[in-house]
Amino acid sequence: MAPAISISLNDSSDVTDFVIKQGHGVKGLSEMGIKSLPEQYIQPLEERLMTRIEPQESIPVIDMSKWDDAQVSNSICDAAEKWGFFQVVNHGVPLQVLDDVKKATYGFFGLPAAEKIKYSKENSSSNNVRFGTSFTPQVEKALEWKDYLSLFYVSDEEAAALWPPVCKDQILEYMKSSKFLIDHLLQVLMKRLNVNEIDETKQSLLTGSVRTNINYYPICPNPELTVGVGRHSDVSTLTVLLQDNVGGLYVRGNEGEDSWIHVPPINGAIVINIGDALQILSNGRYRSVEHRVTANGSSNRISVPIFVNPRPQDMIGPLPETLANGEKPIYKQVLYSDYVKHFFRKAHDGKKTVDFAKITN
Ligand SMILES: CC(C)(COP(=O)(O)OP(=O)(O)OC[C@H]1O[C@@H](n2cnc3c(N)ncnc32)[C@H](O)[C@@H]1OP(=O)(O)O)[C@@H](O)C(=O)NCCC(=O)NCCSC(=O)/C=C/c1ccc(O)cc1
Ligand SMILES: O=C(O)CCC(=O)C(=O)O
Ligand SMILES: [Fe+2]
Repeated sequence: MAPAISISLNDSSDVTDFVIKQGHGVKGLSEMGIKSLPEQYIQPLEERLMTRIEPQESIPVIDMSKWDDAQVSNSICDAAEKWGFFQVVNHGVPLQVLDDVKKATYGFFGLPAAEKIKYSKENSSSNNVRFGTSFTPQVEKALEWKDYLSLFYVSDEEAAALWPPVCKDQILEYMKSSKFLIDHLLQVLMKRLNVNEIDETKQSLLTGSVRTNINYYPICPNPELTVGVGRHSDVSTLTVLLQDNVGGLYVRGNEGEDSWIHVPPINGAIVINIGDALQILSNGRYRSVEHRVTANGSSNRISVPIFVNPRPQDMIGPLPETLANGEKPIYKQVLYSDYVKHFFRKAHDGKKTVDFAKITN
């Protein structure tokens, strides 16, 4: 239902107050039935999506039913090297779990603003639970048409105490059911890097911290003028991404500057993408690829990424195994939390974050 509030859309501080301070988000603006996009959401021309779909190119879809098949393992590693993105089907995560987490996402964003605002950066009782909008609104020149809830996992006890009751169980279940898939993918990817055994230290370096976001992209009055999420790469080791059937996720292709490839929704599939941490650990062999999400004029869209990461206190740099054959390191050792802070403190800017870890001569 539309909130019974009127705001002046021409007054940018009124819009900020309504969207950010009162917690209505862009969902609140959308449901007011606004007919044109407030100015602060208008993106520079070069950031709006100019889609040049490559009919020859598409992101691989990998059938995981034969888990141990060498061909399946090869497809995973090839996709991680070439595209940085692939979809998996028959992945072992029960479809009911995926349905439940999508419903729970709608459940959270359907709460009144007064409930959601309790989880904002200003009001949340913990840094690990954060409801917000756009990416980092304090520093962005143009805002993004997205609301989100971000949950950093510490323990079941903390989640029970702090996560919103309306979505907590479903998100935990989704995270737990994805664990086998995540571990298997990493084991396969590590093997190609000559890491044959993932001991406790490596396991922690690859998967030691997990953040799950739920994203809501409401119907937008002028979708062609803005973005759902701007160009970025994830700072994770890998990301397990559930999207609904609306579409709008585009990945940078291999055929020049303006080649963007759509990741078509496939019922029951999960999207996997390599993040910056794995690009750095693999000394650039696996690619963390830029992606973006368009705004949509006719459908609301949700997505649920699980970001699997090193721990904040880990140092990340090329793994010794990747350098054993004399390969020159292209990244230095950086503290992972410094890397993540650097990412969150500036607006999305494509692949620029990774420069933070590059060796410059
Ligand atoms: C650095 C962290 C995130 C926070 O450390 P902290 O010690 O609690 O420090 P702060 O709470 O002061 O956060 C540092 C800065 O990051 C900001 N921040 C802290 N989490 C957040 C947050 N989820 N949201 C947006 N600002 C944040 C936070 O506002 C703060 O900015 P500032 O107030 O300007 O200093 C730390 O928990 C950490 O290293 N975690 C490791 C795991 C982790 O979260 N990895 C990131 C995976 S997320 C990913 O790959 C992609 C995410 C993404 C998300 C949105 C997109 O559009 C696109 C991509
Ligand atoms: O919504 C999506 O499909 C992708 C979102 C995304 O790239 C992110 O949250 O990092
Ligand atoms: Fe992303």
